[in-house]
Amino acid sequence: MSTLSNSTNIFWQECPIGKLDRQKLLNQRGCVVWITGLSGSGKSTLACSISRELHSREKLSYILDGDNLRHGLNKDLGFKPEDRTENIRRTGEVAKLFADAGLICAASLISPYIRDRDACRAMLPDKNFIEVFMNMPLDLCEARDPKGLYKLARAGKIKGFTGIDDPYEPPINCEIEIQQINGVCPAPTTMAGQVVSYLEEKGFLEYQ
Ligand SMILES: Nc1ncnc2c1ncn2[C@@H]1O[C@H](COP(=O)(O)OS(=O)(=O)O)[C@@H](OP(=O)(O)O)[C@H]1O
Ligand SMILES: Nc1ncnc2c1ncn2[C@@H]1O[C@H](COP(=O)(O)OP(=O)(O)O)[C@@H](O)[C@H]1O
Repeated sequence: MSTLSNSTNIFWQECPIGKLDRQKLLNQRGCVVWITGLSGSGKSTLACSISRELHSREKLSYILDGDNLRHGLNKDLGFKPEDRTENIRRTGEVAKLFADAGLICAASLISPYIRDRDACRAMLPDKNFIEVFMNMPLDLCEARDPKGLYKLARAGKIKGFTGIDDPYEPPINCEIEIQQINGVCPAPTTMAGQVVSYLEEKGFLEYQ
């Protein structure tokens, strides 16, 4: 699938109300919190916990979850490398729109390739793309196996499963890393607290 534009003779339409107006209305700054990691590492759990915490602080957020998007927008895509790349590109474009709407958009997808995540980062002003790496060991993810997919992958019934027979490229320079402490995974609220504190510190939770 090509990411080159096939549209010609198109023009950018300016609108009277812009991102700054919306941010002022919402008293927050739009951004993308991009959560990457292995299947079972806790991406969706973290996104939900962030969203709950932000809601309790009266901040507007929206979750783009890989699994859910594959039921609709991305239902035509599989898991071969070019499909994953297109999955991440489309999701990055949608996340960018949510950030432009003034929301704090949490995108939780495996997004296994550095190049694809960096392409999403490049769609936004750098500080508005906050990459969160769920740095959980494969052993833990596999032991959790909430959907039984690792078991199927180990049995050879799913081919090209991330971490088993398909690559995962960990971030080199992410903004936030979530990891086990003394071999124990922090509670979801603790993980979310780490992200929300970052957002607060960087001024995303207010707009003066
Ligand atoms: N081959 C293979 N590899 C990895 N994951 C697989 C695969 N087949 C199905 N699944 C299920 O799809 C979910 C991952 O979808 P994503 O859109 O996040 O994947 S990706 O970013 O395009 O790599 C993933 O959900 P999570 O467990 O929430 O990560 C799996 O449930
Ligand atoms: N911080 C955590 N502590 C304990 N269990 C967790 C934690 N985060 C996630 N889990 C559990 O791990 C499993 C996988 O989490 P999930 O959020 O679905 O991962 P992913 O979206 O990366 O596939 C779920 O059963 C979930 O309840």
